[in-house]
Amino acid sequence: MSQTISSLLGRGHQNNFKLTEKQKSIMIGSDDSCRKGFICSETYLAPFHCRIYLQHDKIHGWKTFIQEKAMNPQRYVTMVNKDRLKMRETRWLWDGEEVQIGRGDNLENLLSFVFQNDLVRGNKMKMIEVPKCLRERFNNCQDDIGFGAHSVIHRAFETKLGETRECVCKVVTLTKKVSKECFEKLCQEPKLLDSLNHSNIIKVLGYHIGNNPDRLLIWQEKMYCDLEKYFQREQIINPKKWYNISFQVLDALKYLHDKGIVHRDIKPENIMWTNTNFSVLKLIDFGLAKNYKNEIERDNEQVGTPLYIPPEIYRASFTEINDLYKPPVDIWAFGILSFRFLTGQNPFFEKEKVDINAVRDKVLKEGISKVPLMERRINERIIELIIEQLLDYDPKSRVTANEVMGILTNLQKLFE
Ligand SMILES: Nc1ncnc2c1ncn2[C@@H]1O[C@H](COP(=O)(O)OP(=O)(O)OP(=O)(O)O)[C@@H](O)[C@H]1O
Repeated sequence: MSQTISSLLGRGHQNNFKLTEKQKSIMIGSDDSCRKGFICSETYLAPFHCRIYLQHDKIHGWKTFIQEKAMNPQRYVTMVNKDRLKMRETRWLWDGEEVQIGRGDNLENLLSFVFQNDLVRGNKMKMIEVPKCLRERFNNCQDDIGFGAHSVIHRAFETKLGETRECVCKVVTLTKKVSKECFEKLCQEPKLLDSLNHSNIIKVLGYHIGNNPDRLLIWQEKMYCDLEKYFQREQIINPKKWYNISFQVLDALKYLHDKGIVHRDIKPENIMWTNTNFSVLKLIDFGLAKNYKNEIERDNEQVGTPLYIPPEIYRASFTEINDLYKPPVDIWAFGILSFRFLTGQNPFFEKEKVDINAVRDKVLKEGISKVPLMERRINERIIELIIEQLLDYDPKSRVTANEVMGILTNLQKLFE
């Protein structure tokens, strides 16, 4: 990466500042030494009020954090999206979030900034080639905003009826890593998505399969952030939020299952919030989805992500496996996701990425432990019972998306 820039843009005053790979951290406060860092001599800031810094990791690339530094957090406040940071608390800052700092007894006069995180490769936005027939409608930029096992997701723009809006372009290229067989299967994804219409399923805006074919381009609506990233920041999801997430995911699953489609890769990375409100989410990545009623689509391979694969698939022989890819597979995966989100723990392993054989042994030999929820409120007890049914070892008696939706609808009041 040639240049990484995160910036805080001040509201109503001149104090904008940037973090780069050279300048990875700044202190904000009223002490003289902070001025070098950037902000400001405002007297209502603590001498060392907060620190904003960049950190790199292999999964997310550059991330920006804010850390509360005031010695007296009762007197001084540091807030992210109006939520006050505790003493010494560190928070991962996301694009579009608002930072406010100042005195606790003068909340009317907080300094306010909007965080912008621009991962810029070079300074100019470079365009990548779009097939001639689609050039009027789509523009692709070179910056990539996501990576999958088979694809790169680029920033893009769609111009329709005179209006231009941001979208993304998923690019799959035939390579050593993506075999011809795999590529051909992935080409089914946009066709399948095109036939679906549900508010919690990603919409395809357009697609193009090259002539050879060796390249697949899928333009989709732009999402904000995936549930894995959200979970890593929140650590534990409370029952109310779980309810909100579950209702939407299960509604999308019910829709798919009624149509005879099984997603086969339900996991937090494949569920994304549409925007910074964290209210609406959508299922993405239908690369492994299939119509289980369609005999032509028979394949006898094990697919999915180890931690989310159910016992019947781990147990299945080569000839049985195709007939076992049915809706209960998605339900189990959603059960694992719920277990992780509500308890902060994996049912099988501490770490997310583990060897598939080790996970299989644990799933088959050890079974699921009881859901270790924190408190014993009535809604937690209900969630515990639901998770036990989502993680039923027998796919035939495992609860369906429709059944859980029924329970959740009846118990809405408990989660308000
Ligand atoms: N519509 C979108 N808007 C914003 N980011 C997206 C969008 N679609 C995908 N991404 C990002 O790109 C990542 C990879 O996308 P996707 O899962 O579709 O690719 P894939 O190659 O099928 O991945 P895998 O097979 O590893 O699950 C996602 O986890 C997400 O972070």
